[in-house]
Amino acid sequence: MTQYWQAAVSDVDAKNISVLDRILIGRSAPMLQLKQVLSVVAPTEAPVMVQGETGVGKELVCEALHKASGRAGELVAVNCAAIPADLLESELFGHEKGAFTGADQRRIGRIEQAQGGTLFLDEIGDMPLALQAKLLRVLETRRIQRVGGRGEIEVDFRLVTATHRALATDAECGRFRADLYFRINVFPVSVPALVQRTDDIPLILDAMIRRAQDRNPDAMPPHFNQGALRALANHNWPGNVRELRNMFERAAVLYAGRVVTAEAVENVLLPTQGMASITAEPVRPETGVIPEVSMDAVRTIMDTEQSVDMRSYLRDIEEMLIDAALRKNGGCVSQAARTLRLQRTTLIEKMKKLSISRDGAMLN
Ligand SMILES: Nc1ncnc2c1ncn2[C@@H]1O[C@H](COP(=O)(O)OP(=O)(O)OP(=O)(O)O)[C@@H](O)[C@H]1O
Repeated sequence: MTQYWQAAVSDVDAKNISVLDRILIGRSAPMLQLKQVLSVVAPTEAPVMVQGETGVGKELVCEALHKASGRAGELVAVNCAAIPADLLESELFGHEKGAFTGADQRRIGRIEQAQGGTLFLDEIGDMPLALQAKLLRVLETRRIQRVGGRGEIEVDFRLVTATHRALATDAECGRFRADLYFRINVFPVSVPALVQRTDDIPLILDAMIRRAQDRNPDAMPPHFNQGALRALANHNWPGNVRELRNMFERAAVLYAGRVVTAEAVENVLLPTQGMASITAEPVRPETGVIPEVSMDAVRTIMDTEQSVDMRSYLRDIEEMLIDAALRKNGGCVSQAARTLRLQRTTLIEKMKKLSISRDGAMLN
């Protein structure tokens, strides 16, 4: 993916590349271009807007920008979508004691905390319109007023924003202030989707293995063979690097110290295969492992799907657990009920409801 102003920076001495390299793993052409662009913008004051699909690494790009900027202050991140609209103003601007019910002491806001550093406003497209007007004023005057405060405070921060929304369209339709849009969109930077840089997958996996070993030196990492790497390169990665990370976490549990093959990737590890594939492998997890594996699947679904049919998802899990328990116990319902810590009658009821027969479970 070519950044639109790439041509203007291609000859610049990219002295911050090593800082960026440590944080942003990847040597593919689109990643090298991205790092080159970041190295040039980082030391400037210019507001940067990071765009890209979910899980692509926008927050990491902001961290890299901050580290390469040489700014002495902190990197302060605020997710505008995660904070209720009525609390966002005091979160950003801070407040004086007694400014509103419950404000029993003065609170320094995130903008002030970013003094001399970088303010990262993630999901800025979700900021309420009234607050957008206040942010615009801060960017123009470089001054803020705490909620309930009288005086103005000078602020010096570098603004980085991110969004997965089409902010230009939102600005055209009045869902986002057009004047703010132009003010923050001085340097738009696009982070390429993982599918556009599958060459980077082995490097990113190596980094994940190193990180896992730093956390637990006794852990036996999984080893992805060439076939597995090819299968990973052929996947479409709707959840981008986050989806890759989730896949790696599953592999670290299910294939610790073992070789991961293309079949394992396709049938067990890739999220599109869902829970069914996780139980398809003859893994014998110790007590307590299944909930962790399920958590990974849940995270992956949240990362990759717009919505989840929770009832049918839970029904699938119940069905798989019952099926697995019946198989484990040779079709004996009483023993399967003990395995599942259920009353025998409860299990029979559930089997009827889900149309599971003990013979069916044994035959499949
Ligand atoms: N180039 C990369 N090298 C190593 N890890 C990466 C890279 N890009 C992303 N990651 C990892 O992928 C995960 C998702 O990254 P991040 O949170 O920055 O994505 P995002 O684009 O901000 O996601 P969202 O749109 O959901 O806010 C994180 O664990 C991050 O560390």
